[in-house]
Amino acid sequence: MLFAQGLVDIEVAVPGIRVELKYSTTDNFFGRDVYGDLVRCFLQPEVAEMVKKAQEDLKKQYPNLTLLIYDGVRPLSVQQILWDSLDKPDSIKPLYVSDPKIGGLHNYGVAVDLTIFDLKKGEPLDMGTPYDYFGYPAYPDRELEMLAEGKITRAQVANREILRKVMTGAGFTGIGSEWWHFNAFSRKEAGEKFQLIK
Ligand SMILES: C[C@@H](N)C(=O)N[C@H](C)C(=O)O
Ligand SMILES: [Zn+2]
Repeated sequence: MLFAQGLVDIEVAVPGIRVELKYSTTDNFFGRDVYGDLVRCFLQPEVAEMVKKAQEDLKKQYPNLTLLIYDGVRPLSVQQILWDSLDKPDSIKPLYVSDPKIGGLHNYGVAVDLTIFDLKKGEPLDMGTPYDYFGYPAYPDRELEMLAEGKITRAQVANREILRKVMTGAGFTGIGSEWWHFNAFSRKEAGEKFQLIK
């Protein structure tokens, strides 16, 4: 169905990349598999090309590292489940989960959640918080403050910087509240170019 809408499977587009689709497991912040048949990561073709560039850049500098994708396209119906499951006041919810009434960039297949996996150690790099940790220690915008308070370490920030460097170098933009989330397009561009995935 996603193929029919023109999206591509990231593991086909980017050989060697790793995928652990968290919402297709119970290992996520609400403890349910909400993806059903969606067990592979799909993205818009232009976005997959950008991820490919980030992966190539990473491999060139660090042959023992690889990108590990946690989420790509996310149907709007699942966005609603995430929104309803997030236990935060409505005023700050959009910092962590895009409002399904508007639609977020994952719902167009142009946002990606990811980390870096160390092939030698057989585990992801330590980024200071787990994926979908919704609080200041995960904020790129508050790293200096979190460092000063001893909530995260310099080594963890250095790991995040490797991720940010390859992703921004490939044309992605990060957000202030989640070290793992990157957008390939603005909301305006996404709305003009792509259909919302229901
Ligand atoms: C829920 C989290 N993984 C995420 O992707 N958040 C952004 C802001 C979103 O829902 O668009
Ligand atoms: Zn995201």
